[in-house]
Amino acid sequence: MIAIRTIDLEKKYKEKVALNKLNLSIKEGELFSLLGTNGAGKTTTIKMLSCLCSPTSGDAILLGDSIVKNPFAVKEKIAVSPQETAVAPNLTVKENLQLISEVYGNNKKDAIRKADEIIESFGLAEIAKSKAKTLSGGWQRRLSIAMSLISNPKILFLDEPTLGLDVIARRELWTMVKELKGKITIILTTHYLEEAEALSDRIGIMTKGKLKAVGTARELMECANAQNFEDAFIALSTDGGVSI
Ligand SMILES: Nc1ncnc2c1ncn2[C@@H]1O[C@H](COP(=O)(O)OP(=O)(O)OP(=O)(O)O)[C@@H](O)[C@H]1O
Repeated sequence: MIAIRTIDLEKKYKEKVALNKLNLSIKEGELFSLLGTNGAGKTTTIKMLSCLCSPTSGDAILLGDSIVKNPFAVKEKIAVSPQETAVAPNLTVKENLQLISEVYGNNKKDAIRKADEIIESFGLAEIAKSKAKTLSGGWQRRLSIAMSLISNPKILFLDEPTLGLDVIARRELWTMVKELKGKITIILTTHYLEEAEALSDRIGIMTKGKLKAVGTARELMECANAQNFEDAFIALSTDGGVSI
């Protein structure tokens, strides 16, 4: 089944076309990465798909509901883990998870149970009693993603999840993302090419508001006739690049 289908999805800021008629389908359970140079339109795409801003024209259907006609139904199925971690610094890891669960309408007992479930599933036990402000950047990011999963979303948007993390913390976060693979649909934006290559089922390369190419990392390399993914990305994202 298709999780996300965009139909001529477009966003203009006055005369500036931030996203130019995007037509894309993402399957349920797929991990799809959006890659592109600065200003390519990745964040604009994610913001529209997660109903944080409206398209100028076009539409997107997320698991049967339109972002234009039924944004509230869409919001019930999705979660966004933003670039900046959204944790309460003075609460412990468990309290942060419990708080979000209560925000989603669970009573205290259920919220505690849900927090324990997430702690167990994502290997957060060793830091469960630590205040969020004392955690390393990597742990904070993992907590932030865990918090976005409290509502059992069917689609998760990860906007630059490893930005600013050291290489070890990045790899640890990859492990967490890999554990989610296949269970929910994930849309990830990143500037780290090796991250997209390591995690994604398919990758979309954007330039100046346009989707230039879509495929697996291997397909994109073959299409660009490149020896490695970085060369493929450069070939496909520059103006003279090959389009598929
Ligand atoms: N609120 C806004 N008002 C005007 N222009 C905007 C606004 N938001 C984004 N843009 C423009 O739209 C284009 C796409 O921006 P967007 O943030 O989606 O790109 P991006 O691929 O996420 O870039 P980055 O990798 O730098 O985060 C850019 O030219 C940007 O300047």
